Amino acid sequence: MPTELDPLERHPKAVGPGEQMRMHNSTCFGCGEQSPAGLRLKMFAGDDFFVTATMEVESRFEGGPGVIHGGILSTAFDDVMGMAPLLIGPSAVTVHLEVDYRRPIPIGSTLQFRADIMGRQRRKVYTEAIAHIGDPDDPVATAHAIFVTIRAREHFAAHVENSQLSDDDKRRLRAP
Ligand SMILES: CCCCCCCCCCCCCCCC(=O)SCCNC(=O)CCNC(=O)[C@H](O)C(C)(C)COP(=O)(O)OP(=O)(O)OC[C@H]1O[C@@H](n2cnc3c(N)ncnc32)[C@H](O)[C@@H]1OP(=O)(O)O
Repeated sequence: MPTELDPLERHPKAVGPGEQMRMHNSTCFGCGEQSPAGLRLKMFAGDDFFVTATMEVESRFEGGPGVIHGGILSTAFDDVMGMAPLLIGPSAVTVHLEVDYRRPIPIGSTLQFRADIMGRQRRKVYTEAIAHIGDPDDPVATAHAIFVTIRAREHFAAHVENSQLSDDDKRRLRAP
């Protein structure tokens, strides 16, 4: 992370501490309620610059026998950390993601996440996160990521047509 960082300020329209955060896209594999096979992450805004989330580790997420697939966990980290920039401003997309897997995560457990914004420099937002099963001081995995803020309409304009969103929603996203 760079040493020269911009000051962090909570966005006036950000969800209040303790409130559930709105899905950034209802068909998102991570948090969307309309994603047919998604992770259904539930996210909550914390004080200052963090987000928390929970996820039930369902048997369909199995990788090794009886434990979560590592790619599923990294997807969950990506989505939870990707929510954090919304506390300080516009949407941001992942440009870099790294995960440290510390312990196997059993199917049937409830994973809890916390993602913190570590700093911001221009459009780059640096985040870190932990996943635990009840004891935040004993994480089962940790992650770091860099997000870059975007103008969402422009960024997705060429791709909205491929979305699973309804035609009405797609028309709204294309509206000026
Ligand atoms: C209309 C309403 C829709 C609603 C809906 C909204 C949804 C809002 C999404 C939320 C989603 C969250 C949860 C899922 C998160 C994903 O899964 S996102 C999906 C995966 N990620 C992507 O597809 C991103 C693909 N990459 C890109 O499109 C382009 O690289 C970007 C991000 C637009 C940046 O390109 P660019 O605008 O040309 O900017 P660029 O100058 O290259 O980079 C900007 C800065 O980032 C740095 N940078 C770029 N890449 C890297 C890197 N890999 N490592 C380090 N630094 C980097 C550059 O060096 C530069 O830094 P500075 O010059 O300021 O020092």
